[in-house]
Amino acid sequence: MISVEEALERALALVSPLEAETVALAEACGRFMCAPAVARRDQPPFAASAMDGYALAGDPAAGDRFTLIGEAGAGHAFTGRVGPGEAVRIFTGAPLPAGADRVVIQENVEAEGAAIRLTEASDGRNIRPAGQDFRAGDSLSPRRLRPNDLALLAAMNIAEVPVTRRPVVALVATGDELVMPGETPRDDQIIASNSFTLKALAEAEGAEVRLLPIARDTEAELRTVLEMAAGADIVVTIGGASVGDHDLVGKVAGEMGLEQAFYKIAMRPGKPLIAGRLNGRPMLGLPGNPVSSIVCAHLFLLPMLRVMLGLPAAPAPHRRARLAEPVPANGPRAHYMRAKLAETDGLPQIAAFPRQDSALLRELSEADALLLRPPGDPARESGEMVRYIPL
Ligand SMILES: Nc1nc2c(c(=O)[nH]1)N[C@H]1C(S)=C(S)[C@@H](COP(=O)(O)OP(=O)(O)OC[C@H]3O[C@@H](n4cnc5c(N)ncnc54)[C@H](O)[C@@H]3O)O[C@H]1N2
Ligand code: MOO
Repeated sequence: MISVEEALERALALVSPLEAETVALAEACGRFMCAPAVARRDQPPFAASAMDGYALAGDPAAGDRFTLIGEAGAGHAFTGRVGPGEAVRIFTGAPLPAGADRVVIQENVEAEGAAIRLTEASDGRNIRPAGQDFRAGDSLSPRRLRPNDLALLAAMNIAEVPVTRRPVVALVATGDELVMPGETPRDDQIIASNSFTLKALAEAEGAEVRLLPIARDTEAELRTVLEMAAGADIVVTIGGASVGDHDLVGKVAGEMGLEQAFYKIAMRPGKPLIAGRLNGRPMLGLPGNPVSSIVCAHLFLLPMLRVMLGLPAAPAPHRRARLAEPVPANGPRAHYMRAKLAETDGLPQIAAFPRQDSALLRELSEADALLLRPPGDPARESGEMVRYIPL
């Protein structure tokens, strides 16, 4: 059995960034912008008023009078020039008229017909210089676009963005015991549950997921369903990865030409994970136990999808917290314990659930972290610092 780190390295070597496509800005949130965006104009494109008031020149004192010669609004520039003793009525966002170098806010002014008189000395210039936000040619580096990035791109006058194509994931559940939610199971059957979390996880990461029909436990049927996965960017099977007589994934994929990158990892849950290349496409054979498949998705599938999207090759992000309760010594496999986070005096505290069976979906649903126990980690007391993966 290889270590989790070695397995991840081999899994990430199976994938590479996909090609780019262009999407409208309104569709770009959450997508990976794969080339720098270059501003097509300055922002603001002109020196603009930051306040409603009067544009004028100089450093006037209380009591000074100015003749009004026109008006400047947002989207309506004043085309003349402001001379000494003159002022232009101006509103927030309007271009500063030529000749003016300050905006006096209207609260500090008394209007007297076609003139104004300052009631107080000016409180600053109240001008946003041209290009104070960005200049034409400034760029935004490649990134996964967040809502806040979109306004910036729009202001740069960018209507379409190059993004990495969504990876297509073909998801194949296997097993005679499985029926879909809503169907009527026989007494010896259960409901296929793993696919729903796996689909949601992959979609949240930016993938498109094709849920293929459940493959029954025959070599012929598994082969047929795997053939239906042609065209996907990655094939993910669930179950049938272990050593039982009906665990057919390794055998059938092997006969179909799987070039195995690894099989079996020193991790818990998730030991019988399979990875490799099937007909030129990456394949991940997840263990069937629900928690095992989902933990393996966090640790392997999501990092692989991130590489396909153009993000750096990296493990699932780790954070640190203090143990709220002691944990026993760990065995020879890295253990990813389902755990609950809390905050005490502003510091994160983590407690592993007492039950860690890899079939327990309730604990998984309650968990917000995987407490990371390295192989051979000794027993740990409350208060010790540990690493965890947020869920
Ligand atoms: N003799 C050994 N037996 C087992 C070993 C071992 O090393 N030696 N490993 C155990 C470990 S660890 C795991 S994990 C499981 C994984 O087995 P498989 O990948 O072959 O999974 P299945 O046998 O098909 O299913 C296991 C379990 O999960 C249920 N299942 C499967 N698919 C789904 C699904 N889509 N939704 C919900 N539940 C699913 C299935 O009914 C079984 O209960 O092997 C151990 N055995
Ligand atoms: O490794 Mo298995 O995934 O413990 O249940």
